[in-house]
Amino acid sequence: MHIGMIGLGRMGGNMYKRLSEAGIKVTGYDRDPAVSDVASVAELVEALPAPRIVWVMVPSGDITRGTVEELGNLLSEGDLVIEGGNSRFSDDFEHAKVLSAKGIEYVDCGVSGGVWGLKNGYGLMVGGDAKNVERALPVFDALRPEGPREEGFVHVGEIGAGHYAKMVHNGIEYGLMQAYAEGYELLAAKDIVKDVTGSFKAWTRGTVVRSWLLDLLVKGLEEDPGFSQITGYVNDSGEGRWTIEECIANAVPAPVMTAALYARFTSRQDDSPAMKAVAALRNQFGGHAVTSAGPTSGAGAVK
Ligand SMILES: NC(=O)c1ccc[n+]([C@@H]2O[C@H](COP(=O)([O-])OP(=O)(O)OC[C@H]3O[C@@H](n4cnc5c(N)ncnc54)[C@H](O)[C@@H]3O)[C@@H](O)[C@H]2O)c1
Ligand SMILES: O=C(O)[C@H](O)[C@@H](O)[C@H](O)[C@H](O)COP(=O)(O)O
Repeated sequence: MHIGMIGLGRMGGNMYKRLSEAGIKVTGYDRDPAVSDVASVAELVEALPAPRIVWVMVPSGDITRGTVEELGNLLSEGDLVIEGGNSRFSDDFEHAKVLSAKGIEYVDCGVSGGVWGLKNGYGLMVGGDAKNVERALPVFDALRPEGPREEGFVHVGEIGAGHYAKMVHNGIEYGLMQAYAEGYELLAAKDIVKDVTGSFKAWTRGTVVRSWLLDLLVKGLEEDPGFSQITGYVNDSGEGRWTIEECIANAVPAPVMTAALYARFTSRQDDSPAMKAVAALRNQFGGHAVTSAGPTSGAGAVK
């Protein structure tokens, strides 16, 4: 088998290696010529045997959209595009529409595993027609973790369903991470607790809360005790927001995932305008003290 890979960054680059190690020939294109086998998407398409399979692994949104459109102009009827980035599931409907106008097939694939996927394999969640999923099965088998297929791969449903499952996976990821993080802060705040890292490490075996995220938290604490080298500013790439949008659209109550998303927004504020308003209101109705924003800030509460 010989496929194309567009986007050879942290994910696509490692997937290229894992596929190659499994005996699947890969021709790669990246806008960075230093890591590319070919100079353009057109050259990539030329290099592949028909009917072609091209895996897209570039940043989601406009870049993925542009890449799919370019492929739509270059590929032929019967070729297959697999889109593996963290795209919003609704983008898949547009990608499929653009390609199907030319008779090009489309499968969406949610991919989990990050930079560890090269070694551990990737969790794969796929949406699309069964015939296309079947056709790409050797690729999915090479990328997924070793072991039973159903423990690292799922054909979730129609086009968009793969990315929908990945979106929900990431919403859960937000909630799990937030729970570990709040437990960390509480342990670190208590004077009688002398070994915070050791407590987390002890939980990695036997306990109800053991998990890979917990293992990674211990790794992070051992590398940087007390997280002294980083700030608590946390970005988000969209999956958490889309999860909450879908919860609202389907009237699914999701207080944990929502709070975890909002905690990230809070992490980006030096001072909260909302909490300033709360402090000001307490002061207005009850004469309660507020803390000055001026040079004396922090020391004394002013009326
Ligand atoms: N990093 C993760 O843990 C992770 C996990 C699952 C899915 N994803 C998704 O996989 C995709 C790739 O993520 P990544 O972490 O590898 O990002 P990355 O930034 O490491 O790599 C992206 C690569 O795409 C290339 N690129 C950008 N625009 C291009 C274009 N127009 N044509 C060709 N190449 C182009 C860049 O040069 C870069 O090498 C994203 O959609 C991301 O959301 C990431
Ligand atoms: O399952 C995974 O491998 C991760 O979820 C992966 O997809 C990535 O690290 C997230 O995109 C980060 O998402 P945020 O930037 O929203 O935290």
